[in-house]
Amino acid sequence: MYIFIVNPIAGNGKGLKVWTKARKELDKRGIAYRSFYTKQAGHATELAKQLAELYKEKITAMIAVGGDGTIHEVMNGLSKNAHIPFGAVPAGSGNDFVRGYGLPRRPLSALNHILKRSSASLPRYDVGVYHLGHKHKGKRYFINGIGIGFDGEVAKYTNQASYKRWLNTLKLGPLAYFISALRLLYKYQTKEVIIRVDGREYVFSDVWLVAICNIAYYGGGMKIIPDARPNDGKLNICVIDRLKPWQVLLALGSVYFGWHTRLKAVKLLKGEMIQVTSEEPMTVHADGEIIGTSPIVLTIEKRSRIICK
Ligand SMILES: Nc1ncnc2c1ncn2[C@@H]1O[C@H](COP(=O)(O)OP(=O)(O)OP(=O)(O)O)[C@@H](O)[C@H]1O
Repeated sequence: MYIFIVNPIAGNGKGLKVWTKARKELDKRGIAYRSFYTKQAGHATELAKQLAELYKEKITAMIAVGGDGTIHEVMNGLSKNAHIPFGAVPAGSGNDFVRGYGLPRRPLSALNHILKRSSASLPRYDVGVYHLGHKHKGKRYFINGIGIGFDGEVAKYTNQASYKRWLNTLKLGPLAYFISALRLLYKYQTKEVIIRVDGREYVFSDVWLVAICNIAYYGGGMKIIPDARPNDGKLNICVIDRLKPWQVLLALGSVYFGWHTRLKAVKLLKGEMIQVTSEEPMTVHADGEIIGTSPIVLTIEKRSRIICK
């Protein structure tokens, strides 16, 4: 049996529309499933946790219907049941998960792909682990990437912005992040940041953002770390340091193609154990959801059976 956890408000109501079509397809094909709607933020995690315990080995796969935030929540709900195959039917505004894992972008194609692939034996993929604060307490997971600094502020601003809703209606969701970045560009104060990667320390004096990713994409299609792969056992780091606001603007334009990595101010690192501390707390997002402020400690585990390409 398939379990679908549906965020009806993802992508400004796209979640419900996508699910209505997906349900018709499942019914037409006589596929056994149960579906549950999320009622508020955080609910997808609770549902995934409870349903995994309730239905255990009867579950063929657990599928999130929504955006990257819903996917993040469902994956965290499966933290104690990471053997359950996990997939997503995209219905959000950013949809970086499907880009990064090579899933079809059209919801019904993604559904058909999931139905075909979920019975196959699935390998375990890397999942990022984060702990906020200095202590290794309160372990949580991320699947796409973490953004610290300017990027965290952009995610926070975008999630509250009214234009995210109408851009979603026009199917231009990813543009919302770009507009937020433009609006915050001249207000943002860069910070000194210390990053420890597998025991080696790097000091950066004027940091705009630190991105720590499991896949190449984040922020709704930005190819922030073109080489990041979810099966190489490493987290990839991109630090953007010492740029003037207008240079950040240029970098932002080029990030959709991954060309920003040619800039001198862009430093790429890779590792398994990462610690980020800053002179002042910096806003942090995980998979687009604001989770708090730095300092943060990150590691990687081979965990989730992700239904992908
Ligand atoms: N019923 C609900 N009412 C209000 N918020 C909800 C509900 N269900 C889930 N949420 C919250 O909605 C937020 C947005 O969901 P999601 O990220 O899936 O969509 P999105 O923002 O449109 O897509 P993306 O993250 O790909 O840009 C998440 O923070 C989630 O916790």
